[in-house]
Amino acid sequence: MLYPINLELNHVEIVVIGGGEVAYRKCKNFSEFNKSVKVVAPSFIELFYELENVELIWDSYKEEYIQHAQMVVAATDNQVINQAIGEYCHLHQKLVNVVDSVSLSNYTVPSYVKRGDLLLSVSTGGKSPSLSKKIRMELEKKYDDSYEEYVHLLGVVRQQIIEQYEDVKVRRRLIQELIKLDLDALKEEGRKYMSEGE
Ligand SMILES: C[C@@]1(CC(=O)O)c2cc3[nH]c(cc4nc(cc5[nH]c(cc(n2)[C@H]1CCC(=O)O)[C@@](C)(CC(=O)O)[C@@H]5CCC(=O)O)C(CC(=O)O)=C4CCC(=O)O)c(CCC(=O)O)c3CC(=O)O
Ligand SMILES: NC(=O)C1=CN([C@@H]2O[C@H](COP(=O)(O)OP(=O)(O)OC[C@H]3O[C@@H](n4cnc5c(N)ncnc54)[C@H](O)[C@@H]3O)[C@@H](O)[C@H]2O)C=CC1
Repeated sequence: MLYPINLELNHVEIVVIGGGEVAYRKCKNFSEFNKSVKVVAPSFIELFYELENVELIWDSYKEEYIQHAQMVVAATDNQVINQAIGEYCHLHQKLVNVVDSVSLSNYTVPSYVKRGDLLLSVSTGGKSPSLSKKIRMELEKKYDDSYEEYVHLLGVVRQQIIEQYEDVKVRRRLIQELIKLDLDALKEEGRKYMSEGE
């Protein structure tokens, strides 16, 4: 079974092999989290030219391209190449996502909804990526754009509570109350903590 984790990828070298639809989706994900990637393929679909933070390398896969990478995505349409990439990465202890083989992947990519620092992710252990997508779309409706501000504000107020109250039980009780509020009520409640903090 796959274990859920949120990775800090600063200073991690990421290389994607392949320049088609699937490689593009994986690159766009990295881009949404401000991560830079190198992408190697003999040809790229046009969408790649719109991406920020990608370095395109027009070539077929060679080991040298992933030798120094810590995280690799094997996203060609050639099963033999994808498998070779997967095996090389296992041998050299790299994180690898092989897009046509969950068993050769030591990590997979979930569907996700990102609202500022709120991150909801869904995976099915490779059983049904389409179900992940469907659930993601349901979550997008329930957790709309307003959650970005909501979570930001919860973070700010929580920090104030931690600074102002020593007793962990009191902190917990206050924070429990905060998450019952909607955005407008939270803004109102938050002001109290802000003025007390000044
Ligand atoms: C194991 C995994 C490895 C990985 O890529 O990380 C994997 C593997 C494979 N996907 C395949 C097919 C499709 N994948 C999608 C879509 C997504 N696939 C994603 C993740 C994952 N896909 C990982 C498991 C995630 C989980 O556990 O749920 C998502 C969630 C995230 C993302 O890619 O960004 C993204 C939705 C993003 C969103 O919109 O929210 C669609 C639907 C579509 O494109 O509309 C289809 C066609 C319909 C279908 O098959 O369901 C095939 C068969 C290819 C073939 O037929 O040959 C394989 C290979 C295999 O199964 O062996
Ligand atoms: N994990 C996932 O979410 C999904 C995975 N897939 C799998 O992903 C594979 C790729 O799908 P698409 O991107 O739609 O295919 P595609 O045909 O759009 O793109 C394939 C890309 O691989 C590149 N390529 C081929 N040989 C290469 C090599 N030796 N070195 C470097 N690049 C090479 C091609 O230039 C092309 O850019 C499919 O074969 C399918 O099995 C398909 C759908 C979803």
